[in-house]
Amino acid sequence: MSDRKPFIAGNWKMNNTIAESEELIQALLPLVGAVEDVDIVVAPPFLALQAIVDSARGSAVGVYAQNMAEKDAGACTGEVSGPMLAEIDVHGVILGHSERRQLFGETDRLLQLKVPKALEFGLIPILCVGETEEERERGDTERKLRHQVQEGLEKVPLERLHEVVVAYEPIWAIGTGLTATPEQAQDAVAFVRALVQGFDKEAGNRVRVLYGGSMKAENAADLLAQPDIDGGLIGGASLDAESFAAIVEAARS
Ligand SMILES: O=C(CO)COP(=O)(O)O
Repeated sequence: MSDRKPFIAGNWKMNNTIAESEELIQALLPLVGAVEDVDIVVAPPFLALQAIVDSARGSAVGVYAQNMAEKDAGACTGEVSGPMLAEIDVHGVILGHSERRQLFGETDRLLQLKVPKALEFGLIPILCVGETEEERERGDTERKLRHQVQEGLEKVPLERLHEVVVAYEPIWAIGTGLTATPEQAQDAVAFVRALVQGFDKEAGNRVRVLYGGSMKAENAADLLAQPDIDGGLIGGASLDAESFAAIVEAARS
């Protein structure tokens, strides 16, 4: 049993209007009550962030954005910056999700700027990494993870490295109903931790590494029982308050 605090995050992706987001948080808050032994996070779409920050204020639920620009301000049509998120009391930000990488061309080079930028504005970054099905079949999983983790964390000040959260999300498991086996997930997550230890041993011991990809109430306990898996980044199952609360509960035991 590690002394790292479990971390369960719901990525709502491009789901929920402001009204629907409000409904979801109001359903979730009483279910998770005053849980203190798990960090619980939801990441609503940008437009609902302010409303959900206000609704969740004083509760056990932290509110994260799903993306953030690498610059503070400027001619970047359609982007949202760190100072804008910090101003409305957002607590953190998901960075480099595979959908951002695949659909919007985000690169490791860009993430190298975004991760320390989030920390600069007091936002906890969740850096997402993970291989495609082809890469796994070719035996390239570790090479891909090494590249993503080393580039993504390269410019983080060593004394702040332990604050970063890393999410291992194999792309073939996202939204497919296919989950990595607990052993596959443990192996990859342990490899990610070793990479962080390569920067700084102590930070690698402290950093939370999550698993994401079709995690749900039914498979959460087996995944979370693995020694290096400190939590989950949950898509589909986070859109249902009871399913998400059940995963939080699984992280407590
Ligand atoms: O991408 C994910 C979380 O960021 C995982 O999504 P699913 O849980 O829907 O597979």
